[in-house]
Amino acid sequence: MIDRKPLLVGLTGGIGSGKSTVAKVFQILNIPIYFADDRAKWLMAKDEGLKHKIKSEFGEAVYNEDGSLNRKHLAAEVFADDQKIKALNNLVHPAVREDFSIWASSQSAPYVLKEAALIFETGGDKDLDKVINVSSPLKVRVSRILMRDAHRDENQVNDIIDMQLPDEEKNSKSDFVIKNTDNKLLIPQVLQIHQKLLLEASV
Ligand SMILES: CC(C)(COP(=O)(O)OP(=O)(O)OC[C@H]1O[C@@H](n2cnc3c(N)ncnc32)[C@H](O)[C@@H]1O)[C@@H](O)C(=O)NCCC(=O)NCCS
Ligand SMILES: Nc1ncnc2c1ncn2[C@@H]1O[C@H](COP(=O)(O)OP(=O)(O)OP(=O)(O)O)[C@@H](O)[C@H]1O
Repeated sequence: MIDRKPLLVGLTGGIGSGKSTVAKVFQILNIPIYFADDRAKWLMAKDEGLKHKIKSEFGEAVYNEDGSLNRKHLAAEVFADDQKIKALNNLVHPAVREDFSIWASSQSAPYVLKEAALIFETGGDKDLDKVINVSSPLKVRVSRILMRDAHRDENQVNDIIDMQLPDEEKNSKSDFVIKNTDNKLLIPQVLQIHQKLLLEASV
């Protein structure tokens, strides 16, 4: 049997667009998923070299006494300051990129997904064969996040939105767009893209 490399597919979308929800549907179809946000947090807590660099840049207070990341503290620092988020991105994203590449090379599915809030913003699309954007109206996204994240206020949600590429730009750069609005069913959209990706992977 020929050992093929899986097609690498990005699954992105702005905060609250519903990309984790969409990822769960692909998971039911047995598609392996790399959750970049979760993995970034894992690396920030466990990779000693990265931890050292983050402490040097942001101070010891970004870690709790048990060694875990103080996310609330770091969020308050970086989401209100363009320079600080850039500094954090420059430390974390190369580590995530390498980690994804190692993970992807051990997968044997026809295609794999990298679920990440930032793909075009970090140039991550260059490492991917296709990108799917999950698109939802801004107002809906803000209200979903305020309902989901009790620790976040509307100002922080708007700051985060300002740090991400506008939805229209993500749509035009993507190969596929999933519309996650109240009047559109998600599962048929996922199934249609799944079929196209299987076909693409078999060529
Ligand atoms: C600052 C941190 C600790 C805040 O953690 P917290 O649990 O409050 O938020 P969470 O990670 O769930 O992020 C909330 C949303 O903010 C957005 N977001 C996260 N990081 C970034 C970023 N660097 N730039 C723009 N938006 C971001 C995403 O839409 C995300 O879903 C955390 O977001 C972080 O470590 N970010 C840096 C790593 C990163 O860039 N992750 C995203 C892509 S890999
Ligand atoms: N179609 C939908 N109908 C109702 N609720 C939804 C829908 N899609 C997503 N949600 C809810 O909205 C919230 C945000 O969705 P989700 O966590 O999937 O977004 P996300 O894009 O991964 O967000 P983040 O960038 O913050 O990680 C969740 O609580 C989720 O259950």
